[in-house]
Amino acid sequence: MKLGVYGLGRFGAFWASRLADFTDVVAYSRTPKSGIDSRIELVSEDKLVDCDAVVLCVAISAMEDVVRRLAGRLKPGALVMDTCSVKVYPVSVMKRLLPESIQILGTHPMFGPDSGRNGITGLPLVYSPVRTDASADSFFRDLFNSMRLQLVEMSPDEHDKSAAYTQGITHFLGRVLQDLHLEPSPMATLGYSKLLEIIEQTCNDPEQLFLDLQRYNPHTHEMRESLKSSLDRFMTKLKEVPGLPA
Ligand SMILES: O=C(O)C(=O)C[C@]1(C(=O)O)C=C[C@@H](O)C=C1
Repeated sequence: MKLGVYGLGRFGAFWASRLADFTDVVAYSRTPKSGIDSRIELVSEDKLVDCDAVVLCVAISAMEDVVRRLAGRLKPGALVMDTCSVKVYPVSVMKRLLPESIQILGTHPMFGPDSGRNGITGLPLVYSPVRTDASADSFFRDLFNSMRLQLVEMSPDEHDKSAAYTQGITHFLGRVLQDLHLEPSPMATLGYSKLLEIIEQTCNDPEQLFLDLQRYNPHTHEMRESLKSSLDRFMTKLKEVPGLPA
């Protein structure tokens, strides 16, 4: 199966390289940069649509435009796989815009260039087959198993519900902590050092990812409200402690 990666931004370049360890990969980038893995052949968009499977590595907010560009040009039977950090929205875009003859696979690799810097063995990849035939499904399960990833199969909605309280809350708190301008300190405790690591881990990603996670996951609004209520509960509780300023 010939894989074509669409988008060679920070994540796309990393993912194309990891895939190239196991299979042939070509890639298309609107703005090609230097430093791309030499095993990956750069192709035009017209050439990319000839692939058996197209792996979309684009911002969540760019999904609709990109899927529209590809929809009428893919080979019947080809598969489109997204890698977005939310699942309900991109899957609904693919179902709405891609013809019935095109297969659809939702995925979310739960890692990236920072967390996968020292290898991706054992890291989770959320797998949501939406419209796949047995042979494509088994190709991708085998591929991800060969990459020694931990496949976590769930529906797009199950993914978004859980992700709001795992990745969504982490990125939200990372941005809040960054806003407080916390600095490294010679008296840093282990816990404090981990807080600084969270800032580094989340704020290294483009702000667009943060905004898209909060906007396109239907469950992150509830997460933010729960977080605010929890902060308020602790503020109120402390007001009741004798001797603390109101
Ligand atoms: O390792 C990185 O570079 C990441 O930021 C990966 C990270 C994250 O840790 O939140 C970011 C986006 C992906 O959806 C999955 C994981």
